[in-house]
Amino acid sequence: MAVVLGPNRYGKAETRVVRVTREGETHHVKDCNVSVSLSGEMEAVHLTGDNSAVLPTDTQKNTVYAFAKKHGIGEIEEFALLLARHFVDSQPAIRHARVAIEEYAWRRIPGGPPHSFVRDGSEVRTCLVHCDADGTSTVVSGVRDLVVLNSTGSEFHGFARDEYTTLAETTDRVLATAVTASWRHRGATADHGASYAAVRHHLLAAFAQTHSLSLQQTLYAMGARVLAERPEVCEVRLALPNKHHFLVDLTPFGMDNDNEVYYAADRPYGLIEGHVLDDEAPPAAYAWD
Ligand SMILES: O=c1[nH]c(=O)c2[nH]c(=O)[nH]c2[nH]1
Repeated sequence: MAVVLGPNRYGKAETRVVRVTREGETHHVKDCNVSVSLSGEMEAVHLTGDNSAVLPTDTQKNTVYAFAKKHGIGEIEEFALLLARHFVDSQPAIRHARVAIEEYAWRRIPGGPPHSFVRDGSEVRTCLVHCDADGTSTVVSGVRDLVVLNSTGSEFHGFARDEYTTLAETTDRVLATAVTASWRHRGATADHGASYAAVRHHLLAAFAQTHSLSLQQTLYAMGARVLAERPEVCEVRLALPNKHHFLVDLTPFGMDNDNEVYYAADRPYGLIEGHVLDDEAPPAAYAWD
């Protein structure tokens, strides 16, 4: 038996790039997950460890970010073609490039400023009820994975420091989170459909309209807005993961990055949790989770 190298490919999978384009106050967001696979003359690297034909996967990732800055991200097919053509045309050993892109769709938050977005289709509506033999019932309504983003209007500075603090202060960052919220009804709510729609609206509006100095401040504003606007609700509990968007350093490629190209990290993430409640409401009789 002779052992031979069969089909193979390699590349950087799932480069999460967010490209913000600013037209004055109006921002446009392209949020993509880009996976590159290259193949060609790769016998040597597998058989002898000779890396001379191998364009590092790290370079492939950098190319995604640099091209996002240089060309913007229009239709994903065009961006994918641009990248794939670049790899085969610039590297003699690369004979084939495969580029797959997933795009996450964002819609503007109705009534919000033109830099506030909600992601299409990811949210889940929830409820939890308890009924007692004495006839009482409690209803908690909620939403999970309501993903929102402000491409400006968020700052974070003045925080405590110690010898392990390296975080830079910022007066302009992307603020994004996947809202998990649940809210306790004060009594019997007449129309749960209308109540849900209204609470969801106020959560979104408060996220969009709060100029944020921290996600904690935004959390409180969201809960307080629901309580102010919806008398049927007496307590709101929120869990807001801080979906960090890090500015990509493009200076090695001679490019600046004026809040245009971000790396959307998935973990670790800050997790900001809190309850906002009417202090005269009866205490919750049951655990919520
Ligand atoms: O809004 C924020 N709150 C924090 O507590 C925190 N911590 C951090 O590193 N970044 C942020 N952002």
